[in-house]
Amino acid sequence: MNTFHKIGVIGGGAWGTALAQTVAKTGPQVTIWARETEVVQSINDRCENSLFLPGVALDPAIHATSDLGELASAEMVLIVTPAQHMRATLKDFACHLRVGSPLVLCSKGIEQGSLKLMSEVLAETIPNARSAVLSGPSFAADVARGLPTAVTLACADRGLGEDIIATIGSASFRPYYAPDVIGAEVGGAVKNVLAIAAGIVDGKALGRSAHAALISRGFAEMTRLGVALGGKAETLAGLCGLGDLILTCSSPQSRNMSCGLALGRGESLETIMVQRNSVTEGVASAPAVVALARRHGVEMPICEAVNSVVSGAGTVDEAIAALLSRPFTSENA
Ligand SMILES: NC(=O)c1ccc[n+]([C@@H]2O[C@H](COP(=O)([O-])OP(=O)(O)OC[C@H]3O[C@@H](n4cnc5c(N)ncnc54)[C@H](O)[C@@H]3O)[C@@H](O)[C@H]2O)c1
Ligand SMILES: O=P(O)(O)OC[C@H](O)CO
Repeated sequence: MNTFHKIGVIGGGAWGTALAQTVAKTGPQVTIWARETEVVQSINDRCENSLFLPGVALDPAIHATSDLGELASAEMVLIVTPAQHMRATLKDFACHLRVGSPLVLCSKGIEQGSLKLMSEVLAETIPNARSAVLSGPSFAADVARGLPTAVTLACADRGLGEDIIATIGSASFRPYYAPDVIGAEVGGAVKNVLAIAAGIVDGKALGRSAHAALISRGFAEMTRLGVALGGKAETLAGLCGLGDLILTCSSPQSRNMSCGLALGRGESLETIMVQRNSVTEGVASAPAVVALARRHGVEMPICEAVNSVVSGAGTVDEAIAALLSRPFTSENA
């Protein structure tokens, strides 16, 4: 049963479009705001997002707009803009938000400079907004095609979380409730950084053993940071942490992993970025993850290694050598 009947989606990239598609299937009226006029036209005229999600036939009932004011009557709004543009987008939308309508944060990243999680950016831009976080292993193309997917819906208010799940959930798109917003956000942001490392491992042909070690030690890093920031280890062991880490580190369909693959094969970050029109959140979040870890005295050597590569401070080979020369330590330290 749908609790919310008019849904707004802010962000016409692959993920905003896939979420609009899966929500529209369950019944509500969906309006998607996109920054690019060509995306608005493509969705309204041809039922396709030819720029960010080509080849997927969208529900004809989905309406796209360039005017945030058209979302003023939305009973719930999914925010699906890249993390580094979250603050500006929320500021632009604040005056249009219908009183009491919840916002569901669907982006995965940490803001550079402020080192804020997306829920903290929201609290600063729209104080007292009702909110939740959607995160977990979910490629936009899979969700848009209706393939089975399970994700975490984290919300401090269980009743609101259940209402959101009742609205967006379906047989193929299955949100699991969790109360721990911080854990869900840290999982989503850190897995992107670790997926770049996993791609480098494959690009350098370091073998499946190294790949498994990377996921396992990366998960330890993610959990340490999540707990230090007030999240729960059990949340990080779920879909939004370990689940998403496994997905993103295992498929070149991931923009983060494919970026690492290309780095491992010797391409420069500049060349990789010029070739894509999609967001690679791990590149943007790596400096923030590392700075947060240092602030909290948390050891994150794999994330440090990724940051040294994407910031240009060191080469891929230097980063690998630094990791492999670390002193032996206890597994649970
Ligand atoms: N694609 C996926 O499979 C997927 C799955 C889960 C979560 N996410 C998350 O969703 C968020 C959006 O990713 P996506 O895959 O939809 O993006 P995308 O790569 O498909 O598209 C890029 C998006 O960035 C926007 N953009 C570019 N410059 C901008 C600016 N200056 N201001 C505001 N927006 C700007 C574009 O309008 C577009 O919506 C990310 O945080 C990502 O981690 C993506
Ligand atoms: O393509 P990526 O690396 O941004 O990953 C997409 C999703 O976050 C996977 O859950």
